[in-house]
Amino acid sequence: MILSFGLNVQKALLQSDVQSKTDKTPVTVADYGSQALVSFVLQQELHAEFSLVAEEDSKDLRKDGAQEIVERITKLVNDSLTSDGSYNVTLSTEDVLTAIDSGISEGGCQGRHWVLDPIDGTKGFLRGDQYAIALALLDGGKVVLGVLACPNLPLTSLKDAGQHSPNNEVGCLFFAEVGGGTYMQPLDGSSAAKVQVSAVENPEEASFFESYEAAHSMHDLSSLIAQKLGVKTPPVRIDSQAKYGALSRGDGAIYLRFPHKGYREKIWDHAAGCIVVTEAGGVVTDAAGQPLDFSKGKHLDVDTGIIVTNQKLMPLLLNAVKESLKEKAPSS
Ligand SMILES: Nc1ncnc2c1ncn2[C@@H]1O[C@H](COP(=O)(O)O)[C@@H](OP(=O)(O)O)[C@H]1O
Ligand SMILES: [Mg+2]
Ligand SMILES: [Mg+2]
Ligand SMILES: [Mg+2]
Repeated sequence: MILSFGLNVQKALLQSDVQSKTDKTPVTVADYGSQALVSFVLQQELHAEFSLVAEEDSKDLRKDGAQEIVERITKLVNDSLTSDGSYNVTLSTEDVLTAIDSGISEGGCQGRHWVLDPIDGTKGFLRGDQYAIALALLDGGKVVLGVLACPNLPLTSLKDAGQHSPNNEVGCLFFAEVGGGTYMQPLDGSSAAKVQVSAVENPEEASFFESYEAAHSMHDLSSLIAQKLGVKTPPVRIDSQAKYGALSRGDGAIYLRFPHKGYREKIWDHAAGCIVVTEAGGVVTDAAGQPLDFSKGKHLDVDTGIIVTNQKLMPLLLNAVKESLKEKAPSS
C-alpha cells in the first residue's frame, strides 16, 4: 500500500506538492502521506502505544495557509487506503495530522523505538530517480529489524544493466531481522530470496556507491579514497538508502558517505540500511572504524563519515580513508 502510494504520487506530483523545510531541504505530500500511512498501520497492527522516531512532523502543516496541502495529503492517503482495502476507514484531515505525529519520540538507549524515513532521498524522488521508504526497530539502542522499500530499484543487479534492467522491472523490498539474514522480495509479491554482499577481495574489482547529490557527500574525497584503493570503475551515484539495498545484494562492494562539515546524520537515514547490509554479511562503520551508535537519540554522532563494505575489504578501506583524510586535512 505504502509503496504504490509513493509511486503513484511520484508520477503525478504538482508544484504545490513540494515545500521547503526550515533547513532548506525539500518535503513533499508523499513524505507526509507516507509517514501518516506507516504510523496508521503501526497503530492498527500493534494495538498498543508505540514510540516512533520519524523525520517529519505536522508543525508546518498546522500553520495558516497549509489547509490546501493538508487536504491534498488526506486525499492521497485515503485513495491509498481505499485501493489497498485492508482497512475500511476514511481519515479526516485531523486524523492525518494526528497520525503524522503519533508516537513521536526522540528514541534513546532504553526500550523499543520504531525509526522511520517516510521518503528517503526526497531529491531523488523529485527527479524521478531512486528513493526508499525505510523503517527500522531499535531495541535497547540496537537495530533489530529493518525494512527498506526501493520502488524504483531494478530487480536485476545495477552491475549488469546500468540503472535499468532489460525489461525495466523495478521495485525491491529488502528486509532483515537480527541473526536472520537479509532477504529481497520483488514488489510484485513474488517470493523472497536471501541476499549476500559482494565477496570481492580485490579492490580493483570493486565498485562504489555514493550520493547523487554532491551537497550530501564530498565526491572529491570519495574519489581520492577510491583512487588509493585502486578502484577502477567510476562511482555509482544514486539517491537514498537504495545504496544499502543494492550493496546488500552485491551490486557494488563499497558505499562512501562524507557529509560536508557541520552536518549531523540522523538515525532514520541509516538504521534500516545498516541492518540490511550487516545481516547480508557487510560492515557499516564511521571513518574511524567504529560501529554506528543508534542509542543516542535522533542523531548519529559519527567520526567524519560513514563507510560500508564487506569484511575482507574493510581493513583496506579504513586505511585508504585514513590516508585520504590526512591528505585532505588543511595543514596547520
Ligand atoms: N547537507 C547534507 N549532508 C548530508 N546529508 C544530507 C544533507 N542534507 C540532507 N541530507 C540527508 O541526505 C538524505 C538523502 O541521502 P542521499 O544523498 O543518500 O540520497 C536526506 O534524506 P531525506 O531525503 O529523507 O531528507 C537527508 O536526510
Ligand atoms: Mg528530508
Ligand atoms: Mg532520509
Ligand atoms: Mg526523508
